[in-house]
Amino acid sequence: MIFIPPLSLYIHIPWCLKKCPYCDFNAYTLKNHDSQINYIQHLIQDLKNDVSIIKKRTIKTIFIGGGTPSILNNYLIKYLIQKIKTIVSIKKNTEITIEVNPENITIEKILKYQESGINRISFGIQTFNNKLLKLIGRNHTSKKIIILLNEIKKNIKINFNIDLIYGLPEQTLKNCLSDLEQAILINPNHISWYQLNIEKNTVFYYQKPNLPKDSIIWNMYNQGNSLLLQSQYQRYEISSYCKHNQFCFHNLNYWKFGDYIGIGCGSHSKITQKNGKIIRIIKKKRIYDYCNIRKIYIEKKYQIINQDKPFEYFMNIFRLFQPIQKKYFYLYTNLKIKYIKKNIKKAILKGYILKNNKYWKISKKGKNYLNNLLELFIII
Ligand SMILES: C[S@@+](CC[C@H](N)C(=O)[O-])C[C@H]1O[C@@H](n2cnc3c(N)ncnc32)[C@H](O)[C@@H]1O
Ligand SMILES: C[S@@+](CC[C@H](N)C(=O)[O-])C[C@H]1O[C@@H](n2cnc3c(N)ncnc32)[C@H](O)[C@@H]1O
Ligand code: SF4
Repeated sequence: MIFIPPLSLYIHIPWCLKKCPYCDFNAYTLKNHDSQINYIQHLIQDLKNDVSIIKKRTIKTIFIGGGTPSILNNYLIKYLIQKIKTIVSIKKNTEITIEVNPENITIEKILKYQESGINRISFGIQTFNNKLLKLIGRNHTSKKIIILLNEIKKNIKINFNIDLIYGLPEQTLKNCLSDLEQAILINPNHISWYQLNIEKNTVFYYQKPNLPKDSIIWNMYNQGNSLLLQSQYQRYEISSYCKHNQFCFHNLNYWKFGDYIGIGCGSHSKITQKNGKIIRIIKKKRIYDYCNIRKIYIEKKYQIINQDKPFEYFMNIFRLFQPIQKKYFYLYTNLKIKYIKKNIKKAILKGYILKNNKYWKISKKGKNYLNNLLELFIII
């Protein structure tokens, strides 16, 4: 019998009030002529088309990401979730996350989200420092964010995450640590703490800002990590920290090499079929191409060949900090462990992973040399 992994649903909302100079996500500045309702109708049709791929499988988590989903009118979010529930079956108490930007979120909006079934909010904060917020093109102020987050904490019982970035232009070690101290004071149950990546196709790639020196970034990473751990946050993934095991189950499913169906422009899907084959789907990237009258949303669909599965599996699973049960490699890839016996042996010899009968565990050296470790799983 082929093991079929849990299935998540990702919904992409491609608009933002303004494109940030560091961001390479598939997001566009919302224009007056953009029709939100038209896009939502296409999202619904996209999911209907995908039913032939996911059949009657139950959705275990939902993530409404972007872009900035909080840019949508409330009634559209409600309508979208209601429609989705008529197309696919969704587990009761399913984690449903929405990403929001402090510029277009209010307590009232969050209460409406809750009524629609959303039970996790992810805030794109990036930094609490006003000077840095300006430098990275964000229009909100630190005071506004702190008041909003404290009000939410006081009035609403909901899981929430704060996204922060370190290594920002002009950021000092002190700035970075005070961002974390502020976040810890607010006490969300989840913090995503990313290092700034200078991505191609962004303003920062072409107009290099004044970034902190590598040695300072290294100190930010080490001291920031210690601060989060001392404050009872558990690090369960490279950039993810949570309290009381309140993981982001949607992302956790990705990192465990679970299945997901993506609807919306530029979204990705990974689906295990009954015959054990794993397929990837990429939807049309540009909004204009995606919202087409022929209702054809798929840009590319291909199978992950056996040779590529080990690299893809370990690239995801080694992001996690818990030991990996060996049997899951077989279950999630449908490949026997002997397929990677030599590769594992090399990784152990180099001190990148430790093993016992049941588990593999990435060592400290493995974490520091993750790319070298992953290279061992490239099978040519
Ligand atoms: C797709 S964005 C959605 C958040 C929301 N639109 C907002 O910005 O308020 C998700 C998160 O990715 C992170 N991110 C985006 N670009 C990044 C980059 N170049 N380097 C590191 N993190 C980045 C940010 O923390 C951001 O909040
Ligand atoms: C960078 S993560 C931020 C998660 C957040 N820190 C949290 O814990 O909730 C989320 C972003 O990844 C991208 N993303 C996630 N799943 C995707 C998928 N299946 N297809 C395309 N993009 C995806 C989207 O841009 C989404 O906004
Ligand atoms: S960081 Fe958020 S608001 Fe900024 S461009 Fe990216 S998705 Fe949009």
